[in-house]
Amino acid sequence: MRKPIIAGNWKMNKLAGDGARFLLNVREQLPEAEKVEAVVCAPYIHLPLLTEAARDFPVGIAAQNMHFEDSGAFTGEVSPEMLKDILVDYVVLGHSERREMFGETDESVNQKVKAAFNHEMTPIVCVGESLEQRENNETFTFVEKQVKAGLAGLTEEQAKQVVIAYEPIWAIGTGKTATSEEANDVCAHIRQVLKDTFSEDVSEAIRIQYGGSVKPANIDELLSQSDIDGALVGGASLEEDSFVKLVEAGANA
Ligand SMILES: O=C(CO)COP(=O)(O)O
Repeated sequence: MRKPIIAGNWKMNKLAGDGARFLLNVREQLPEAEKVEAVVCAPYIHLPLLTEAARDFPVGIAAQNMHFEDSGAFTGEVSPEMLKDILVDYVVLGHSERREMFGETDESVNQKVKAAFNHEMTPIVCVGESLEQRENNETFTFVEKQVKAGLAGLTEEQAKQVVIAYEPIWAIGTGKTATSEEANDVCAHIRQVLKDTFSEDVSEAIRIQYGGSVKPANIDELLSQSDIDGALVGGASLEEDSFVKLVEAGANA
């Protein structure tokens, strides 16, 4: 049984103090950590306040990106060592917005995934096809390529700990959710790819989230699918009530 993981991706929203208040307000309402893993993915400058606010409460804190080197002449970048130093446990890698707007590639995602493991952080690796690719029936092959390249060179033990977020680009922020069957089909395909690439143990252990217009009204149905183990939620994770409902849905899945 894979523990559901519900992550709120705040993207470039909220001021740091508002983020910390959000956590202080929701933390007592969140279900026990045995039932669900709750994560908030926040802008870099919020992270020290958030890891402090989340201390002793069942919510993990994620960065939305990082560099793969520990230090050096990379102006404007933040390193895995810096994140670990302020107690960040997760890092979102290869979000489609970073791939589209900031030049992230499968190769850089792979370097960052390895760097995350070097610093004992859990990578949440995002994959997903564009509308054009879906219409051309390229979804499976495209997502397969992203998964294989993103996880290349990992040991089985590392691969088991990766979280994959399947986020069809056409469903992000559009209000258009993939139907739960469509989402599950791709997640099942990803699991098959993991089985072929690593082993059955890896494919059974790894958690696959769905992302793209998830909200309290549709999360139960998505989580009821065989291969969807959680959600990566943008817009609907910004409100406290809605975030708590999403995490509760994970606990009840
Ligand atoms: O990109 C997403 C999460 O990473 C999804 O965003 P929305 O939930 O706003 O569609």
